[in-house]
Amino acid sequence: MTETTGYSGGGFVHVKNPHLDSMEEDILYHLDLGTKTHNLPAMFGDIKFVCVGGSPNRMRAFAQFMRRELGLAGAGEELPDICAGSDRYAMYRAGPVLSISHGMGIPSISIMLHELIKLLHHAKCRDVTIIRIGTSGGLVWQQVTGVPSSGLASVSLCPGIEAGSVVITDTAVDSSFQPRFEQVVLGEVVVRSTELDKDLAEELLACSREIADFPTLIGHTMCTYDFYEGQGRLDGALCSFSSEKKLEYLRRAYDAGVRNIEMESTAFAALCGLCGLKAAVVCVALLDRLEGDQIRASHEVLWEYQQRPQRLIAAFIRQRLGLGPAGRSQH
Ligand SMILES: O=P(O)(O)O[C@H]1O[C@H](CO)[C@@H](O)[C@H]1O
Ligand SMILES: O=c1cc[nH]c(=O)[nH]1
Repeated sequence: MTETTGYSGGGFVHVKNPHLDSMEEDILYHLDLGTKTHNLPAMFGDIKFVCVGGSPNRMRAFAQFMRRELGLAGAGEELPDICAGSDRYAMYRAGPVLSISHGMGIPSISIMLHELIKLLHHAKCRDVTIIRIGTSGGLVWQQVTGVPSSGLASVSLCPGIEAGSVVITDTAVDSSFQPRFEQVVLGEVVVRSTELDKDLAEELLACSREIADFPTLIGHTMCTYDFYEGQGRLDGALCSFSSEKKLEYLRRAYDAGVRNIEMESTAFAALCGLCGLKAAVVCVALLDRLEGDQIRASHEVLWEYQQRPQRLIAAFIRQRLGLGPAGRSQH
């Protein structure tokens, strides 16, 4: 069975569940919010941007950064976690920006997105843009054609763009490089499209040109169910393939247009697309997977890498809000 993506009229979030209307109360259990216990339209009705990412600390830092970028921050202020009553996810606000953690992997982001999308629906939010700001493994190589002394042209792959590059996803693909997300519903496989908003991706790429100190590119993002075997790593507790097989797989991924690998983008693209949210995925590559599997950069370097998608999204939000160039505040 295949479902199609559809943007709703009026810019409202689209929940596609007829049962919701007959429920007296909707408890968003993992967010510790609900329609009877909280005035969701008053709390969230003016939200225009939702940013999600795996780690609660990253999403708190992003909200603090956005508050400074939007001129909202008080000196030394502590931001309250809106979901403090639940220890599953963390949620922070910076003016019209909501920043939420989603944990690791498709099941975790999927639960958060069901509740977040219902929250935006109950709050009557309109014209919301949602962006995943994450980390990934890079496949950011260039094909180099050489003509050695033999006179025969050869094509080789060389590391082209260093770790720390930012990839804006045009299409999320599964581990067979297909633009689909398969969800088992009542024992049947439902296939969902994983197309993301192309205009939004281009708008983000244009914003990235304001930020000169790291490279940004558009490409496919491969989403896997695992960090180790699922991403062709040789360093997990289990591994049944050779280094040659790993490289052959990653090169096939590259040839199919994949430029980075992470663990949530297909579910994110599918759920957001079906519910009428304009969505983007922007992930920094922590390493070049052609060169290795282990993430060896220092904590300081990794923290700075994680800030790169955040800086790009801050520039984008500032531009959308008509606030001019970003980057005046320090992380
Ligand atoms: O940096 P975040 O958002 O957590 O995402 C990436 O990092 C995790 C693996 O380390 C996976 O969840 C992957 O998608
Ligand atoms: O290699 C990597 C790095 C971050 N996240 C992933 O899913 N894979």
